[in-house]
Amino acid sequence: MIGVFTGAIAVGLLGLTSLLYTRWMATQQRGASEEISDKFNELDEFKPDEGVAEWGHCEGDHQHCHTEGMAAPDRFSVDPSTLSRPDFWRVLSTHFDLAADFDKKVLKGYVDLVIEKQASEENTLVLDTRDLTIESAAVLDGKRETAVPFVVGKGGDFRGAKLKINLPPSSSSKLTIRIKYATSPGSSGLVWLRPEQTSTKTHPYLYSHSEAIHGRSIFPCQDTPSVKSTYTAKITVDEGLTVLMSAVGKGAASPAINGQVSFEFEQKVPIPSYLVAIAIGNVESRKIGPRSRVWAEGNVVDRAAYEFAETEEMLQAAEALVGPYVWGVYDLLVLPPSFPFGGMENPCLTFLTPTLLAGDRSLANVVAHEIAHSWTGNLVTNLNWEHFWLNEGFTVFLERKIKGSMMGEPYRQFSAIEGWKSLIEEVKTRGADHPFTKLIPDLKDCDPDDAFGSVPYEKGHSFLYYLEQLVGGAEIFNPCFRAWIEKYKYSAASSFDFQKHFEEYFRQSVKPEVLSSVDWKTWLHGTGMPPVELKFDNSLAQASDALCGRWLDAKDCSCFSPEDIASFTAAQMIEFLAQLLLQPPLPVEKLQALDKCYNLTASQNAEIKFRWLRLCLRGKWEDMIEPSLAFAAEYQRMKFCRPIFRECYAWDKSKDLAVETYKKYRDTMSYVTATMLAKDLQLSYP
Ligand SMILES: CC/C=C\C/C=C\C[C@@H](O)/C=C/C=C/C=C\[C@@H](O)CCCC(=O)O
Ligand SMILES: [Zn+2]
Repeated sequence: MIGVFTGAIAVGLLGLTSLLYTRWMATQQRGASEEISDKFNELDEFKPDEGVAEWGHCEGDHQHCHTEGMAAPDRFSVDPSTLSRPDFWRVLSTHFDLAADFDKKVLKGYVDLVIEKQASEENTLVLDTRDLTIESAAVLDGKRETAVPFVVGKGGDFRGAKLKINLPPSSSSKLTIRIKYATSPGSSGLVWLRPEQTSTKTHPYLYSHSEAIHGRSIFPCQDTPSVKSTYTAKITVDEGLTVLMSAVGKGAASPAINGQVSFEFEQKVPIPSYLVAIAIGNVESRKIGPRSRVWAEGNVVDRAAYEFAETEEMLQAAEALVGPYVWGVYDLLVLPPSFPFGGMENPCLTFLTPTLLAGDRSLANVVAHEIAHSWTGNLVTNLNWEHFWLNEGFTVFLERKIKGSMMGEPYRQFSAIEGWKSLIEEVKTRGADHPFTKLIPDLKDCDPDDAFGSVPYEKGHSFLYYLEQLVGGAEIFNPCFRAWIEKYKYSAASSFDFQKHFEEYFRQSVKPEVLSSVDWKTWLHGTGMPPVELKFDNSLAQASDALCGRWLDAKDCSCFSPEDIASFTAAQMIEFLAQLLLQPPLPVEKLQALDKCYNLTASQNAEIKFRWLRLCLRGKWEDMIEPSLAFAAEYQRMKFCRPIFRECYAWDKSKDLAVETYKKYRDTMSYVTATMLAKDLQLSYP
């Protein structure tokens, strides 16, 4: 009896739910009802900064925002760089169906977002966008699309604009939302190149860069590293072009239809939006290992295959240190020279600058860095960009361990010495009390691109190196490092999670007075150089240091010859020049003698060339102004072009040419390069 009675109630409830849903749908299809649109627009008054404050943004020194006690929603929302609300509904997976239009310089199509309810009272999906044109939003039920109202916020700054989608009342905690949209030609995360800007000059080229918060200019998303999701994609392009993504490719292009072909991809490992990447061009590949191919344009790919032949060895060294590589393939893509960074750790497909093609594999440490990101950053991800050092400091630390395990500990130490110098330079350039010299900077109302620099990399590395030495060395510290990855893989973590992990890991095995001697507050929140002066084994640096000393002391330069550097590695040459850069400027006569002896202007090693040109500008050698700006204009890797443009802008003899050169090449630059250089040269852009 009870069974029948219960059944009747169930049928009744089902009927009531479907009646409510139908009535709601009816109001939606007529457009938002007054009552719904009012509630909807309430959110429109929701200013980003107020919103962030409401979510418990950490003020001041972050001490109190230990995430230990935070409920899941708070962990999502403590991110000053997103306008999304993953604490309402959270994206679990994304499917892209996009076509690339090189004439209009847009990606157009749709994304299907599978979303999951987090907060029972919220029926609004809130996403990040930037310069996207949203055509429609709909709930997808099988093939049926039911339009739902949406509104795009005002936007206007680096955070872009909120996209709020009003969801129907639903008993389901999961929905699929289809958003039809198009990017804009000025998308900050996309670089569209004309054929003449590529190496082969036969086809146009597109590449993306999403880190830190440019993913929102490529697709509507929850653009915060605290949200991880899987993705699939179908990308349609003109025949003759190849599409690559930060995912595993699902076979070759489809058969051409009307001159168009499609490529499909799947990323099964949940990733944050900043790791969604795409490249489209006339590229070829060469197999360089059992799980690796290198991709590049046809006239570059063989050089790249030679340069990065050690990739598999690096992968195995990393696995021995931190566990299995979970991403399936590890491919490399060498981009055109406008790519703004040395590398970008896009999963399954590391992006690389062509400035690594030195011809002697001497700059392949960047590949070790990007491989290391497969664990630190891509598996264990910074909770938000204020904890970026958890991505980069940990990765530099692991990169140098990879190098040490392949070449010997002295090489790890030698690399750390170079890193310490770049930290000294960064602190000097920004100023020792600049807030961006903190390991955890406050990014409220701040574009992460502005805060980017060597501090999260090298102060972060230095902190981990200090902790390693404190507890008794690598043998003792390595298991703690690996346990950190095991504990937080596939999720996001904060600096306070790491502090807790470290202290709990060593509570039994390290003396309390040693553990309590760590000045976490100064390391994490102090400005300037680290509170501890680190000592490194400088055996590999001694030859460079000695030669530097000879040049500084020399009264005349007849005692020098090419023999001085006959046994130098590229790394020792880089160290020699870096040492000279730390000294007062050299007179032009000495610079000319240096060039005559060591043929530095003709160097094909970009790291050597970069330091040499800066030495010349520091020494006010006027003949080197044009070659310096030509180098910076051609190789737009910001590590190189920004310091050279800044040096030229600061010197009255070259200031005008620096501005003129920037304006001449600005349209060939990526958005981030053009905006950062504009700030360096006190110009406006865009
Ligand atoms: C405290 C700063 C917080 C967030 C900054 C995050 C991203 C900044 C954005 O500009 C992108 C950075 C991407 C870096 C990619 C690769 C670097 O690891 C290498 C940079 C130096 C090089 O060119 O070698
Ligand atoms: Zn990195």
